[in-house]
Amino acid sequence: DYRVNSRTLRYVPEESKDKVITDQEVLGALLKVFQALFLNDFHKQTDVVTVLPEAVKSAYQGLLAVQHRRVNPLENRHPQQINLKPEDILFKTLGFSVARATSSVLSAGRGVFVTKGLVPRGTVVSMYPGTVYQKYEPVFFQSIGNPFIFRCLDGTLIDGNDKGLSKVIYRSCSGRDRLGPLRMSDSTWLTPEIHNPLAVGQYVNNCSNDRAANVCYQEFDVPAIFPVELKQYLPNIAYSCDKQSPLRCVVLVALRDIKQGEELFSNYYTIVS
Ligand SMILES: C[S@@+](CC[C@H](N)C(=O)[O-])C[C@H]1O[C@@H](n2cnc3c(N)ncnc32)[C@H](O)[C@@H]1O
Repeated sequence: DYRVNSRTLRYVPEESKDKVITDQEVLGALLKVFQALFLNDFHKQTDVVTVLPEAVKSAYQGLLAVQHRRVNPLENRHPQQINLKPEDILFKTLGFSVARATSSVLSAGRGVFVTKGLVPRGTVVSMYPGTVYQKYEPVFFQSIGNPFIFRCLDGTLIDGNDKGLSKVIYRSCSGRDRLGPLRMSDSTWLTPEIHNPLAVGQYVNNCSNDRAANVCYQEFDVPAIFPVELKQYLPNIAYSCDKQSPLRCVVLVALRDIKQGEELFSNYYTIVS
């Protein structure tokens, strides 16, 4: 593709075409984390809660009540507000947390580490945030010197750069797709205060001879049944508002058990032309 610098693109190698885990498992993991994030934030999201159907609202209230009773069985009438940080929610739900820090590879900039817990093999360990471009959409200016462009098997591109023009474009698309109080995507990965603790996958560094890949990319199309109140945690947005096709996301899946303190490495499979 002449419009983009192929040296900065990542390709999924042929042999990785088979999904490591099923779409159902990806969906399950995302729903688990997002639902916990939403419950943690429930009392602050009154505008969102108001527009939800009565049945959905009471389902969440039921879950909250159970949670409070588990935390403090004696205090039923005035439950204490427990507000955890997003990374603590991730630890509570999936058993690990991840964060960006200086890479263990010299002069590789930042990378992503398991900061707490253990990532079991076959777990969704992070998401690749960014604006999603269909292969025919113009991405020339956004792609100049941009090492954060991910290329899907079908040519769809995801621009995960959190600076400059890429950032402006993501923000503008995110604003466009709002439905009243309901946000259809998360833009906090562009700020230091990330709401979705998984949305750091664009910072994962490339594997090398002495650093084997311990995660791999897997595409995930958000199904129509995805709960509308949880879309606020999806760190992807389509460049053009096309109601027909599902939103493309990319998750990173652990290829083996990954311990606390380990850095994540993927296979960029950069094609050098
Ligand atoms: C998508 S970014 C990853 C995040 C990047 N390390 C940062 O701090 O912004 C890709 C860039 O990271 C660097 N990088 C990734 N893997 C590397 C490796 N194994 N050795 C050296 N540099 C690497 C290269 O500069 C590459 O263009």
